[in-house]
Amino acid sequence: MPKTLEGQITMEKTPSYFVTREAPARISAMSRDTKLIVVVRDPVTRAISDFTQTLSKKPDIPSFESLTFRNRTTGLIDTSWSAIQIGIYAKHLDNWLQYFPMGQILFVSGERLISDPAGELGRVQDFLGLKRIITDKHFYFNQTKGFPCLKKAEGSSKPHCLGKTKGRTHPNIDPEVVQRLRDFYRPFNMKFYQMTGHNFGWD
Ligand SMILES: Nc1ncnc2c1ncn2[C@@H]1O[C@H](COP(=O)(O)OS(=O)(=O)O)[C@@H](OP(=O)(O)O)[C@H]1O
Repeated sequence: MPKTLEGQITMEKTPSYFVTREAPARISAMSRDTKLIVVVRDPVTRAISDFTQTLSKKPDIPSFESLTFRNRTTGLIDTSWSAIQIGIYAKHLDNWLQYFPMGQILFVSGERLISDPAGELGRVQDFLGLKRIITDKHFYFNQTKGFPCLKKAEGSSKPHCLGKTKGRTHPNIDPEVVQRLRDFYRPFNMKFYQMTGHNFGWD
């Protein structure tokens, strides 16, 4: 991490920190005051999104439905499949709470980041102790993209949407498989709501 001067905030992001066993100890050893921000979304949609990303790189992989189960007949879910494993948020959070207090972790709702980006970014700015500079007036809904976009990119006067790899169309998944996954995640989601004190409304 680069040196940080008074009045500066240094930020670093990688999607895999939250699910990496060694990450909390390493980050805590670097700086115990680090603030942590995690974007979470409905774990079922997350798994489908994850699969969609893999499919875009490796079109020959088996179907979502067959990867989901260890045994389709008994309905036993393959929890070793990373697309499923990552969505067990309560388990990953337990690992972080061994090193960081809850007050140092902000969970951003992936759903609200789409429906109310300024509201969710307001929470982020508050959490970081920043003035609310980014507000509603910075966003507009782009009909073509189907997502909120920035009215002006940094250092430019042109609007800016996220790239093609963000906001892909998901394949249709067998509704029975989706239901089975909803049932699988429910207790973990409840535990996560309890731990964070926030109902993310995924059920
Ligand atoms: N404004 C805006 N524009 C486009 N996409 C948006 C936006 N806000 C949130 N999202 C959601 O971000 C999802 C992709 O982010 P990831 O978390 O997969 O990114 S990362 O690769 O892990 O960094 C991506 O998931 P998919 O829809 O499954 O592609 C989007 O739903």
